[in-house]
Amino acid sequence: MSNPDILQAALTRLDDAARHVQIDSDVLEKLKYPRETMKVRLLIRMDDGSRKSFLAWRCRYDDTRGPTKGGIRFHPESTAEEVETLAFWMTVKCAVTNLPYGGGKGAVRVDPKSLSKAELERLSRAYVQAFASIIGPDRDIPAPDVYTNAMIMGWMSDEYSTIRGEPHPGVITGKPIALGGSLGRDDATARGGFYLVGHLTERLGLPTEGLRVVVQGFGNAGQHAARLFRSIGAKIIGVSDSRGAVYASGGLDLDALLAAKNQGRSVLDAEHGGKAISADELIGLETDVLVPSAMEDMIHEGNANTVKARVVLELANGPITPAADEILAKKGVIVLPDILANAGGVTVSYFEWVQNRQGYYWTLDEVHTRLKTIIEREGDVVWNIARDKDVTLRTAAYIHALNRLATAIEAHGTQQFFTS
Ligand SMILES: NC(=O)C1=CN([C@@H]2O[C@H](COP(=O)(O)OP(=O)(O)OC[C@H]3O[C@@H](n4cnc5c(N)ncnc54)[C@H](O)[C@@H]3O)[C@@H](O)[C@H]2O)C=CC1
Ligand SMILES: O=C(O)CCC(=O)C(=O)O
Repeated sequence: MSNPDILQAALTRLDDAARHVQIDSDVLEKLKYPRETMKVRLLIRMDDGSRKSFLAWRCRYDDTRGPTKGGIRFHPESTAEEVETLAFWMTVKCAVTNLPYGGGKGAVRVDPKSLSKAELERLSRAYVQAFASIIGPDRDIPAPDVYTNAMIMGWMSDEYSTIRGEPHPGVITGKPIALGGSLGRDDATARGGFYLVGHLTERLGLPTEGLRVVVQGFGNAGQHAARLFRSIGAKIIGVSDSRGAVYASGGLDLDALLAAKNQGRSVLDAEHGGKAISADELIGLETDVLVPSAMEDMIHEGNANTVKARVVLELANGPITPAADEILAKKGVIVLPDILANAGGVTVSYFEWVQNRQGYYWTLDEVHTRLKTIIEREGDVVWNIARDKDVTLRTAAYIHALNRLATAIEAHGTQQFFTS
């Protein structure tokens, strides 16, 4: 079960940033609480004829800058607090990248690995039936997150269009290409982080050849990150999934690892060419880049001191606790923060939504070029704020987002009041 104080911990990052800029207290008050969180129980017919009930949530944290946007997670330990925190991070992330969105997030408390494909489809459709009044192409636009994927987004988009009686591809992003998905959404989360590291390589003090990379979590974000870094000659020396971790100082056999995951097996079961190590040993590996790509709070007070990476590229949301952040900063480890480092996913989701609305689809090259432009532009702004104010890149990214959020909140007018 995730930390019940996870939202309070996340909000401390906003307070840190607020100390460095002149921000009206009204702005902070507005950003402290989610605008609305809807909780339902989904009752699903199982294949054996029985019925089973699952808790589900959708949170629209803040819509000042546009419709709320964020993924849906299927995880056995999801909680309302986790969903709200993830929705808060989406709010900040969309501001950092200047996407015309607020932040949202959803979850179902379920172990999707325990469901058949038909059960998973019924659960996905039930989610949309339950939340049809809160989502919509101009209101709240879901996407994939942990243990959800393009197939699930396809079912959800189909269900929404059925309810509305006409196609609404822009209600959900991360869909299959055949249903209006965008080229390049599949690896966009990792690609955004990869572009960021590439753009900042010199400033980060990273080697241009023989880069060593460790990837924690080997799903959508982690697998694509490993593949992209390998494409520039990097060695993937450690990877992990929920079952365990593996390591080879000379580099793991990435194709074998990808093949095993593709067949639904763990990295432990692959012909990886290395040895099994513990989850904590993985975090402590001597490497140039550590890429957390799994869950929140994986690097905490208890293991942060062991981190030997030069750079941590946060593809996961919230993988480092505030206490661990301080330890890493003291050790001189540079953290590329989630709200910038993993923003490639939502950025290409935005491209998908734009393409759905205009009914005209871009080439993969166009998607990549536009993504790179945004990540490099915002990466430079964040880097310069950190340098000028002598703060971490995370605080700089929050300062950048807070400025944009404050401008938008003020532009709405001072007499506006909100109902939840
Ligand atoms: N999919 C997307 O577009 C985006 C995902 N993210 C974030 O990236 C992270 C990963 O998401 P996805 O790759 O989409 O999920 P996924 O479901 O494709 O993969 C998750 C991976 O994490 C592993 N994992 C779970 N618990 C673990 C543990 N305790 N130790 C090590 N590995 C563990 C799983 O085995 C799996 O390999 C999450 O924090 C998510 O919120 C962020 C931005 C966009
Ligand atoms: O693609 C999206 O809209 C949201 C992705 C997401 O959930 C995230 O960035 O954490």
